[in-house]
Amino acid sequence: MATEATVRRWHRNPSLLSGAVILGLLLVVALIAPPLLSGSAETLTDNARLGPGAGHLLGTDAFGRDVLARALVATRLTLLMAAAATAASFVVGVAIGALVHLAPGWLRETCLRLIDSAVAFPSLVLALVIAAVLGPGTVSAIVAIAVAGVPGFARLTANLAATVADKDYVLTARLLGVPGLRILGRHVLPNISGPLLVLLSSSFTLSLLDISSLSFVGLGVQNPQYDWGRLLNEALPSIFAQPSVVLAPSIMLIVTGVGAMLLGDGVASLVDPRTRGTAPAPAGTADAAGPADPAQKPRTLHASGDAGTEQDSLLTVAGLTVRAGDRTLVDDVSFTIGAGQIVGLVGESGSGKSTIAMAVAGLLPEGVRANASRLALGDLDLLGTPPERRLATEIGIVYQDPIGTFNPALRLGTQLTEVARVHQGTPRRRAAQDMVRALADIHVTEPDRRLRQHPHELSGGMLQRASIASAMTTNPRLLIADEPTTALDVTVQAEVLRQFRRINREHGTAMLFISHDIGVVGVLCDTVLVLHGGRVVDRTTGGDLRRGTVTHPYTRALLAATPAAVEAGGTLSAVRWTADAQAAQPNGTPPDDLSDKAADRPPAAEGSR
Ligand SMILES: Nc1ncnc2c1ncn2[C@@H]1O[C@H](COP(=O)(O)OP(=O)(O)OP(=O)(O)O)[C@@H](O)[C@H]1O
Repeated sequence: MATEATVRRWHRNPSLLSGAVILGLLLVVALIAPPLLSGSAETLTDNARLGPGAGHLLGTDAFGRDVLARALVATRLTLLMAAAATAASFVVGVAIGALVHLAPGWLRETCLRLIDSAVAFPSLVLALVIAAVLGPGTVSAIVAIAVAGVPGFARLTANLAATVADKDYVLTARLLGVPGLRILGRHVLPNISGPLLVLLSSSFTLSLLDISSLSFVGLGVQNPQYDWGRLLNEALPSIFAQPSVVLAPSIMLIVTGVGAMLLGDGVASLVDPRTRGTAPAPAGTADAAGPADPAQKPRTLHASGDAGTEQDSLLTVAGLTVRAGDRTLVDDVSFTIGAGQIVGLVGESGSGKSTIAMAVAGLLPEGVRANASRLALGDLDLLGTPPERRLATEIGIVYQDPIGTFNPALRLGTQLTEVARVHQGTPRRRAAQDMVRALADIHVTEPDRRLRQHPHELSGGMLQRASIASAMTTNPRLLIADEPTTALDVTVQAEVLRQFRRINREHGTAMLFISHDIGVVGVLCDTVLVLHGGRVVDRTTGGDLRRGTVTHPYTRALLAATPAAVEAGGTLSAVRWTADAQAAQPNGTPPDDLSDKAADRPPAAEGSR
């Protein structure tokens, strides 16, 4: 089966196949040509300057040596030099780029500007200068080309790493206290490997041409050694009289370059898990199987309808102000969340909801600073430098985009069990068994198979439930859900909301629930803070929102902006609460579809991609 799959994968990837065949043939030539053809390539004879013919397919040179044999024998040295220079550029460049990415802001900016200047300098000119300084020779040519190639790799690594650094899975790893170098090796580098491999292949081609150029101008390989560049140099005087002498090394150069580029493209699409082409899930994998009926625990923990008092609060946010330079993003925000309570933050895009959440989780981006008279989770002071282990286990986060939450290069099992394995020392097998149970609890079908899949093989709703299970691994005291249903289909939204409610009831988990959808917040949250321009403009309750008995004009405007009941009936009306829905629920109780009973029902059909 595995062989069949491999054959299919190669068939679907003609670049990889043709690149591998070309370079494979060149490798065979590099291996067998020197022992087999050295005689005719290097022995001086009287048959000087013969034209192409039966004895010598491309003729002979000025010393009677076979032109084709010399080009074939030169393959080994040429390829070795280009490969050595490219490998050195790659290793040093990626290391520099990674270090620059990890450096503090000002140093990173300075280094990036320096690297940009180096990249702007033509690599061949740089190599010529270095080779001239080092003196002619094989080693100095390799060093010159390697040094000239470093800035390209360094810049690409640093730039690509920056684009991955704000992915949710990297933020989660940071929250879990994973060291920077480990994040780099595990989350960043694997996800930038595609473009790096493409650069590696084009850099090999460029090194091949640059090394040949150095040899051509006399700064590279010296007599009696010869590579393709040196052969071109020797052929130059007779280029018009005997053009066939130039033909062999030129063709070898072109074929090798094309082969390297094709292989690079092919490998890039092979290592990208999203283009690997996995088999579709077998039919009938929809979310049909419901979990065992979870024992309903009474909601014994505090859940006040108000913002709570500081004495009985779990999370205390007092006078939180967040600034980016001179700009105030969040202005003097205060609220508390008691154990078992769900507090909603609602407001338009840009009102500061995510910034508050990230300040609580200690994940504010670089250049953004938080101040508060108190910011604490129980006895854990979130303003100082709280112990990473406690932060990692006491706060869980569910993000908006379930696809961005997971590292696309790793299987779900590896990612979902990481906290238990790495931070809690749970043996691998037990961590997997626990996660299978947690996924089943949250209505993920075939949980053991899911652990072997990559994120792109699951639907958005399934992934979001997996990310909720992941956030709950450590049984956190506070769960932050940042627009967790926005990216989901409405029917899936309702199912995900039910799971939040179930977790809150069963575990007594305090929740900070962020949404721009006031209807969703109304049906789920006990207390709701309405934000505008970084300030809390209204404090209300989910009940008031459901009944429509809010008084603040801005909150009323937000309510009025909630789309009218989009579709009749069932789950959708449970998500999109409107005045119409309220008429049907006059006492303001949450609609049935978010009730505890509903949380235990299997969700609507939804499966793998
Ligand atoms: N790193 C940053 N540097 C400077 N300003 C930022 C930064 N991140 C966010 N902001 C600004 O802070 C403000 C609040 O952003 P935030 O993402 O918290 O809003 P939001 O209410 O969560 O919006 P959305 O619903 O679109 O996510 C916005 O004006 C945004 O432009």
